[in-house]
Amino acid sequence: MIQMNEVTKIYETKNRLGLFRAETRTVTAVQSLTMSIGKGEIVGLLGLNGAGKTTTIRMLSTLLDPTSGSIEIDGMPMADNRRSVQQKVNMIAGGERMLYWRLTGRENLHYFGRLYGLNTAKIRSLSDLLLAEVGLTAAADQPVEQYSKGMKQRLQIARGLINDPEYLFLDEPTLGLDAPIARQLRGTVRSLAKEHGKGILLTSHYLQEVEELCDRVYVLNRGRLLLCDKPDAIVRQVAGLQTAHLQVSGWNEALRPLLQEHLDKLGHPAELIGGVKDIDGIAGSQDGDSYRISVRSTSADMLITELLPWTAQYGLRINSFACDKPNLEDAIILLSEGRVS
Ligand SMILES: Nc1ncnc2c1ncn2[C@@H]1O[C@H](COP(=O)(O)OP(=O)(O)OP(=O)(O)O)[C@@H](O)[C@H]1O
Repeated sequence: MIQMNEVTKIYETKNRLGLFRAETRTVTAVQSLTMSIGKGEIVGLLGLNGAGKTTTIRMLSTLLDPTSGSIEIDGMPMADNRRSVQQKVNMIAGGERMLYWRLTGRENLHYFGRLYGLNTAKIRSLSDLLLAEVGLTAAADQPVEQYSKGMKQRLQIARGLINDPEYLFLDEPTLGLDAPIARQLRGTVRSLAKEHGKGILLTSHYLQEVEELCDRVYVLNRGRLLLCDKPDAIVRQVAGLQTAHLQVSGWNEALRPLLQEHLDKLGHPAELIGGVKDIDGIAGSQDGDSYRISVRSTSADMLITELLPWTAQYGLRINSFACDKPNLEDAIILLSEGRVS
């Protein structure tokens, strides 16, 4: 397991004020961050407002030292064991960084393998294996500049695995990729964690990807930890309520208090927000004799089934029903706007 304890990173920058004067400015990029990444786990790192994600990943990769706090990897303090830590971790960045374009795919892997101190025979066998695993055997001896975006990204994955790391840090791994290739890469990430037991830290602007892949998500705001939970728990906690919409025929306004009374009796918090000639414009619309009733609840999908007998009792005919569920993107937008329910 990787364990960060109360880690803070403060950058110091010097601004020139004139020929002989300069002022020192400090930026606290990460503040008292405690987080963990277990083996076989995919952990998301999301940020609002220059949150400190890149700084965190650089500290985990031993590229930056924390100003204070400690990082341990499998019980080993990172500060005193840099070399051993470097054997256990690797980073895969999205986009087209970290590859040598003039070199072939195979030569890139050989180069990085040598940086990790692997011998030639080991590098040769590992490269063949990894190139096959990411589907680049046929293109192995082609210069990377001739690769498509997807091929470069697959080579990035092979490069990130050349030292057989136990922990992988993925920074925007699907950036700019076409949907089918991005989907294939998500499959690879899942299998690296779930079948090969690697601990993975993932940052991505594609929140659907984070929601789909991550077991837990850390949300940072200006370097501070705002939340850590399972994606669906964050959605529930932040964006919370779902909305059930029923399109019915035969509605009349006298039913509104009866429906509210029924909702109250159902025993879970639910709020009728729409109906005929709806009040605040949130919901409720008329289309012929069809009326939309909207109910906000923590479990609106369940609520729909519970409402069916009630509508039948009052002779309402249901034309359609649907449920709006917030997702991680809704939750993160609410958090970034400081509007949390
Ligand atoms: N080398 C540096 N010197 C000074 N300040 C820095 C340096 N690197 C980052 N910062 C500052 O630290 C804060 C966090 O930056 P960081 O790049 O870690 O955030 P991020 O979450 O990766 O942001 P983004 O998603 O916008 O890339 C920002 O205010 C940034 O301006």
